[in-house]
Amino acid sequence: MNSDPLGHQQIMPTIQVRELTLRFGQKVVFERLNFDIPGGQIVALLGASGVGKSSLLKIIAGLAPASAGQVTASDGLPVASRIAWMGQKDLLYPWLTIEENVMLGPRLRGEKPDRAWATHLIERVGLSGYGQALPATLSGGMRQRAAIARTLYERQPIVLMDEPFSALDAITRATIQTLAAELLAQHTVLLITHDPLEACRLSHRLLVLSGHPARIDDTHIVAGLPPRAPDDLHLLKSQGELLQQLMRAAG
Ligand SMILES: Nc1ncnc2c1ncn2[C@@H]1O[C@H](COP(=O)(O)OP(=O)(O)OP(=O)(O)O)[C@@H](O)[C@H]1O
Repeated sequence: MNSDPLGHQQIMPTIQVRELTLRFGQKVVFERLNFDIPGGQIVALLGASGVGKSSLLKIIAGLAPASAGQVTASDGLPVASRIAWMGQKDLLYPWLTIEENVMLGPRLRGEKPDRAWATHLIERVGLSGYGQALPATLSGGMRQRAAIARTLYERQPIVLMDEPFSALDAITRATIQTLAAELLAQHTVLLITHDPLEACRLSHRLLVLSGHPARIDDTHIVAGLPPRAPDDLHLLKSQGELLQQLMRAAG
């Protein structure tokens, strides 16, 4: 059960991926993938460029069809309509204030925005006082904080993240990672990243996609719970092993 500070409660669903196959003509991108994204956990998905990570994310989000297989939620409700999305670019509208950007969802849907919820989230991501600022007046790290607030504003149980922090410098990235792990606690999260350190800091479980056709390796376990400190010894060991595996897979 997840309860936000305004008292909304949700049970976080597990996403179940079964026998998922993707083909483009003769090319089999991945074949018979089977894995779970456990309810309330962050799962990191790694793999070489072109192996099929974004395609997998799009299928889970219902934005593209699979050739075979299913994506279902443990509670039997639809997956695609309960997803909040966060990508590499913050995608803030430059002519809208930070507060208006955080409340973009209801604006696009023609619904009444919940200003108290937006104000609460803007405070939580450390942007108090910037609600009326335009994105161009903020740093890249601050804009990503606003993007996190907008993602959380939707109150969706499932969050898909496609390299959300890759454009940030190392120090800003480490700070935002910690914040994201705290704020996304108890959501069901799939995080695509190219960065083994980010994967090991943020995730409960690691999935590595590799090969042609690609298969999932879920044997990497990082001890402890996220967010792990950057100098955590378990993290450093796992990060090294993961990088070795990714380098082997890339040939
Ligand atoms: N619409 C499409 N038609 C044909 N081939 C496609 C299509 N979309 C993706 N592919 C192919 O599927 C494979 C997987 O692409 P995808 O973008 O999912 O990889 P990725 O792992 O996300 O890569 P990156 O890390 O570079 O973003 C690639 O070989 C790509 O060329």
